[in-house]
Amino acid sequence: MALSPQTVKPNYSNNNINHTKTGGEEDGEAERSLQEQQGEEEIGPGGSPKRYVPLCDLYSATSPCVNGGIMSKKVKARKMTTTLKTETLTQHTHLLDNGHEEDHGHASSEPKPLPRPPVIRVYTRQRRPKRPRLSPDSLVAVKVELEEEEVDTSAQLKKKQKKSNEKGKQKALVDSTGEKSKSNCVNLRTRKSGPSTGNLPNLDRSRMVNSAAKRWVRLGFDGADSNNFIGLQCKARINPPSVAILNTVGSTIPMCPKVQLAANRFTGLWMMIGILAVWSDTMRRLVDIIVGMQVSYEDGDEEDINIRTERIKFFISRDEMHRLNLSYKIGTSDTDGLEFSEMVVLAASFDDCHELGLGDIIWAKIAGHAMWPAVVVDESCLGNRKGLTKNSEGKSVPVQFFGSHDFARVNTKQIISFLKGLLSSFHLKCKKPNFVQSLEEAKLYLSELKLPRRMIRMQNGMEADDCDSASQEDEHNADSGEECKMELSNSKPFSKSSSSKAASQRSQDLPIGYRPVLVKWKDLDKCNVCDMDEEYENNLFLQCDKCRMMVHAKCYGELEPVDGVLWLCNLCRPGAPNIPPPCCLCPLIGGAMKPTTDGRWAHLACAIWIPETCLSDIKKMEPIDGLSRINKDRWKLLCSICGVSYGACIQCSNNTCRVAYHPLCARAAGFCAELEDEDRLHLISMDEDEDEQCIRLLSFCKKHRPPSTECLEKDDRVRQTARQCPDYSPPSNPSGCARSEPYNYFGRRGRKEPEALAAASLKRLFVENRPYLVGGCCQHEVLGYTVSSTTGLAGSKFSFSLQKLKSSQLDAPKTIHSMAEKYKYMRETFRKRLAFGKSGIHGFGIFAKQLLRAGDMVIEYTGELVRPPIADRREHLIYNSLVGAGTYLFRIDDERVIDATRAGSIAHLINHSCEPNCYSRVISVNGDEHIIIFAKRDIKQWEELTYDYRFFSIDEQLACYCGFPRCRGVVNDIDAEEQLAKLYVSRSELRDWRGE
Ligand SMILES: C[S@@+](CC[C@H](N)C(=O)[O-])C[C@H]1O[C@@H](n2cnc3c(N)ncnc32)[C@H](O)[C@@H]1O
Repeated sequence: MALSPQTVKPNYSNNNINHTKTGGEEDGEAERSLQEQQGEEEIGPGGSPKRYVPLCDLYSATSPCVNGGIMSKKVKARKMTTTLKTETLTQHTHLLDNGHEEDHGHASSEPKPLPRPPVIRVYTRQRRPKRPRLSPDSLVAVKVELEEEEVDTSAQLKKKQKKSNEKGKQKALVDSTGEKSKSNCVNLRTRKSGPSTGNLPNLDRSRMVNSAAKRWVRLGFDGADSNNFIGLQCKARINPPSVAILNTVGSTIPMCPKVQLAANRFTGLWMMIGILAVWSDTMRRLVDIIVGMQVSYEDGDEEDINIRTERIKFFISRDEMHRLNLSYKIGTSDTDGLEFSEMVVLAASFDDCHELGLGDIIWAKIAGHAMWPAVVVDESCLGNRKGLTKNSEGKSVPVQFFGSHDFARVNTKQIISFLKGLLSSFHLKCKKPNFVQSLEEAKLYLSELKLPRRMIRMQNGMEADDCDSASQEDEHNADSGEECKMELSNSKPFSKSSSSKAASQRSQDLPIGYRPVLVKWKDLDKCNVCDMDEEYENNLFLQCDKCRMMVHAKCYGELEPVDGVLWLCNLCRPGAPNIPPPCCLCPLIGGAMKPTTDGRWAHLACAIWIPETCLSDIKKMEPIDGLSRINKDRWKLLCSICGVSYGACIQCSNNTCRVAYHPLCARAAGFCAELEDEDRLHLISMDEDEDEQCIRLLSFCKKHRPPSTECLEKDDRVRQTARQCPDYSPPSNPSGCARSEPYNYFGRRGRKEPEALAAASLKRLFVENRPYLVGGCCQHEVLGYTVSSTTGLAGSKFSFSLQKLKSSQLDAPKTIHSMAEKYKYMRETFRKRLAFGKSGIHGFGIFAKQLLRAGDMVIEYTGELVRPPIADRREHLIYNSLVGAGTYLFRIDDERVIDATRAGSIAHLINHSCEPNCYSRVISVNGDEHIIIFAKRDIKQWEELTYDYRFFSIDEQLACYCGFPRCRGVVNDIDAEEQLAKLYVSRSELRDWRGE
């Protein structure tokens, strides 16, 4: 067994699944039977099976898809007649009755849709992240009244909030930190205290209600004299059973029937209680640890409560706090280290209001995004932002999101209290880095009542870009180079240099409504056109030596083979426009672009996804034609992802859904996308009518994304594989040694030519529309701008400067490099840049001695070049018996395996990770092939290098210890194995076809 690089060059002509060593005799027969049933595959020109239709063959050369079947029905639905409307409303109701509710609002004018062919989802990789365990320790909240000078500050700040555009006052807000800032933020809130809930005698309620400066803090009970609590009045929250009954180790605490009853009746309510008795545990510690209380409810009921599983709010003054010997624990993570717990406690302080008020922290939802932490802002903050003007009919609230800092107007129905959201685990529902950041910012707000400086600046009318530059010092805003699907710039065009004359001139030149949207094109190992990460012999990857964009040669229309020589994309070539032009179909900056027939530029991906556009020359994949035929309503649709009303949008393929987005925004957001009729792909023939040749692509908004198998737990997936392949039984690793088979040959090679898989791979062009997974520097970054005087269109200047290139590889020579030069440079410098050491994943690993940049050639995988039979013999007869030693075989192709066990570079020590920072690829330099490990994203100094082995074995499972959140649990390429398993069927399941 050996590993093979991520991209292989399949040999279409003579490979068959039966030739692989993983298929046993029986499987081979089964496969042959299947093939016999299906008939022989036709071989197309150039040796490709006809079923494997390259991307360019999907689009007709001259005629765009203009027939009714292609056009978005929903776009046309805007012109529906009244009769149609009535019909559709009935239909809509019918849909709702059937549980297929549609919340995007309007009646559709479509006739009842014809049944669609079943959609086959081929690929999934991510699994649902594990939920952190809830700790009930957290569920103790204490409210302390602070009788301070904050009342005054409150009044001042309210004024400031109203006049938030006045700069002087802004500054006071911005500069306030620490205690002052805390009080500031408290006073942004205009809500009332919670309602009166009881008439217990000792409660100083008037003081509670009148104090404008109460805030909830977390207190430590350690060392407090338990007797002092007796007689105190407080509120206890009856927790939802799922929360209340978990103890610290996650097991269940049985609930007494009374509590159960209360839980059922009063779950989520705060009840006034009086403390009758307190139990403390002094047995295990010298200090008094309060563990339980006997409390009386206002209706006279009494109950024993466990202080660690119930949340209690005490209304006490600072004096009382001292008297009780309670200490502050707010905002420190040293209390129990449980972020979530702290958040819950802190959020509880914001949870007793009935009306939303300025400064309230909430969860808000906008289309295409998860519930997201946000703060309620003043109307004036929204200013004249497009699409955010007040709608008199609906109840909506102006909010600013944490993390992204975008403003939005959110329907009150789409808002939920921050505490409730936490308890519903909303904080686990998204893994985007800016969501994670939003939680951090929300926590900061909850604990210290501080908003990020950028948010405050934006509230005060400064544009995002200005804020960006101004707040670069804000550490929580610093771009750590982590993976990020998408960054939206909600700035006015090019506001970075808005003060300059050139900038104002430029914005006049820009198309109306244009606002650039930055996407971190981080998947350097995927084709920017088809979004696929595999390479084929007749469709190799090309990487632009200037901007580093990666495309398949055919997807980009590059006809000439490029062998180790400099290759530049259209926009980097000499003669390209000085100013990289904006795409005329979407506001996303960067990506694979081509000229249009009317003298503009557009993304190839946009042209492919927008039904009316086509490519005049499908071999060269340019120019893009059919722009004038784009339905005019398509231009009016507002992208639900980037929010920019520029360009032409596509819409969710769900019949009644109108959610619109730019194709590349949808890709960045990870919306599912697939071919409408995958079977047609097999049948397509070049002499069909041109219209007939068009294949409609489907995409689904987040809501209608068909359920995928992504969330299958590892065991399920393994079970599924086993079910599909009856002969499969995961063996143990008898030698116990490190069997180094990252990238098994068959895993990638096996898919290289079995025709069915080739076709499936093509489907995956569109099906596997995974989000951008890898981090790293932007390929395209807005650095500076110049004005287009000729075209009338101007755009941002991508960072194609040599300066940028120079810094892209540390100490790199100061020119653009050909692959050969880069290879030479890599060989000369890898020792300086890499070190090996004890790995946290397995055995030894390789570490970066210095920062590596995304796309850098890191190291070559070298060793003895042997033939596969030799590699197999060595492995089985020698290496497997060397307990504790590793085998390091990397298969290049059918004939060649690199055995790095006894010779070679340190590359063989690079461990596997399911969230790797590198990838492997075969490159050709002056006719010789080399396995190169490339950086997939920026890699920090001393970070361990990893790549995805995608170990492929039907009969062996290798447990993975990479420990990343998206760890598959096994080193194996489960998806590939599942795919393969689909081709296997046990003999017993085969039956003669009798022609029925
Ligand atoms: C090429 S070696 C990598 C170097 C290895 N750490 C060593 O010290 O020899 C590959 C072997 O390392 C182990 N390995 C690498 N990554 C791993 C991971 N994420 N989880 C578990 N084992 C891993 C496996 O045993 C694999 O066969």
